[in-house]
Amino acid sequence: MSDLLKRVAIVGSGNWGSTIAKIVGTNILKFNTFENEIRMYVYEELVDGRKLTEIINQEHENIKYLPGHKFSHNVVAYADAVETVKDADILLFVLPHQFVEIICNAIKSHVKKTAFIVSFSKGFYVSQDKRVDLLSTVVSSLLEVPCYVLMGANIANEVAAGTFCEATVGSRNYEHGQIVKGLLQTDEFRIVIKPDAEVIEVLGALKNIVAVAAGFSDGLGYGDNTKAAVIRLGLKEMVKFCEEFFPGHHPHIFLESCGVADLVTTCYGGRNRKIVCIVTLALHIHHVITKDKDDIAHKIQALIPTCFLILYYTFGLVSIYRFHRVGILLFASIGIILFMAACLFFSWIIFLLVSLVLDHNIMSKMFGFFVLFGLLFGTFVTIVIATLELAFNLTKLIQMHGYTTF
Ligand SMILES: NC(=O)c1ccc[n+]([C@@H]2O[C@H](COP(=O)([O-])OP(=O)(O)OC[C@H]3O[C@@H](n4cnc5c(N)ncnc54)[C@H](O)[C@@H]3O)[C@@H](O)[C@H]2O)c1
Ligand SMILES: O=P(O)(O)OC[C@H](O)CO
Repeated sequence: MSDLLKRVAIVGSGNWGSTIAKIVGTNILKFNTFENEIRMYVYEELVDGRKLTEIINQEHENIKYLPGHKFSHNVVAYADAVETVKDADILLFVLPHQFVEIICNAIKSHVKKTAFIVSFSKGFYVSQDKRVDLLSTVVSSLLEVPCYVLMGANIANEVAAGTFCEATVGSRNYEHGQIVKGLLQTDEFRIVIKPDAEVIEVLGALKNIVAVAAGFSDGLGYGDNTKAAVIRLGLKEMVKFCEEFFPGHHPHIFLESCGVADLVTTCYGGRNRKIVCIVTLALHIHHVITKDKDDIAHKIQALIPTCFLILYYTFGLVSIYRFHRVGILLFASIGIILFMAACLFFSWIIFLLVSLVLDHNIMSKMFGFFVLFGLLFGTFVTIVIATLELAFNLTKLIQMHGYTTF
């Protein structure tokens, strides 16, 4: 390893961490100022009886947290956090907020004094005595190096699929900001650097609270108008919070990807909203079952749409991770079988009706039969081809958008 080349490490390898590894892994090969190898800390777990680090290093894919996307070969998984970060100049922290402090304590004395960190985690640090702090503050005070942030409307599966989106980097250090931008920006993932780092981070945490309200609204079956009101009021509260606790920021920061855009995407496609929505639906079922004990017909009527919604959202959640391929296959197969059954049924009805109409004599019967058979066969084949195409398109769509399609 050359002493002149800078080394990048990624700490965290969930849905977002793996997406960042995919982007940075490819981007870094364009520069001659960085070591090509990127170490990625992977919390070790067994997947189908194999270690996740081994799977990633052999198959170049995180089949649990980002299935269907390959890393470039320079991304190397490490189960040891200290091994991952030692010698690194730039550390990309993509951990769920609850593990940030533990990992910082573990790597504390192994981080280079000249290194800097970028935190991608959305959430607050809450100490045991219930003190709330910014994660970046905790990271930089524990590791004694600067910590910047990257937030934005970035549902990981979409970013990994390469659909267009933007992100906001919060940094008051021009040189470091440009390095981060260089490592992360692609034609489809546009990075904007802004100095209001604290507010940028706070917005990434607060939007999750609004997403919970959006989940209640969806679970109660309210429409898009209600959700728009939730988003508007939520944004107002977020602005108020920032004005109260972090005065002096530029008001336009709320119009960046980390502000209104992240709020919208989270309230429509985010996991927090989805989980709250399922819980609200479950509460609704409980409410219907326990009220009007004798009115069975009304209960069934009230529960049918709820059950469908639960199936819909649960399928969406299940399809986030490694089950998504099975889910897609199942979904497409059910669709095809249902379409085929419906086609056969309607063909049979039409055949019966037309046979009755054509029943004049044996010749016209035979002629009619062949015409009818030809028509039915043509219709049937067309419908099957159209259905298969639909199923394949759906599969492609789900693979591209992951769970966000739901
Ligand atoms: N997923 C997204 O779309 C997305 C987008 C933007 C930001 N974020 C933020 O990024 C952060 C990471 O989220 P994610 O979606 O990558 O996570 P995830 O929910 O997909 O994965 C959880 C990760 O935590 C690891 N883990 C489990 N137990 C652990 C432990 N004891 N110690 C250390 N690690 C452990 C798992 O191995 C896995 O890598 C969060 O703060 C999230 O808000 C997520
Ligand atoms: O799935 P969520 O709710 O954690 O949201 C994901 C990202 O933060 C959206 O930008």
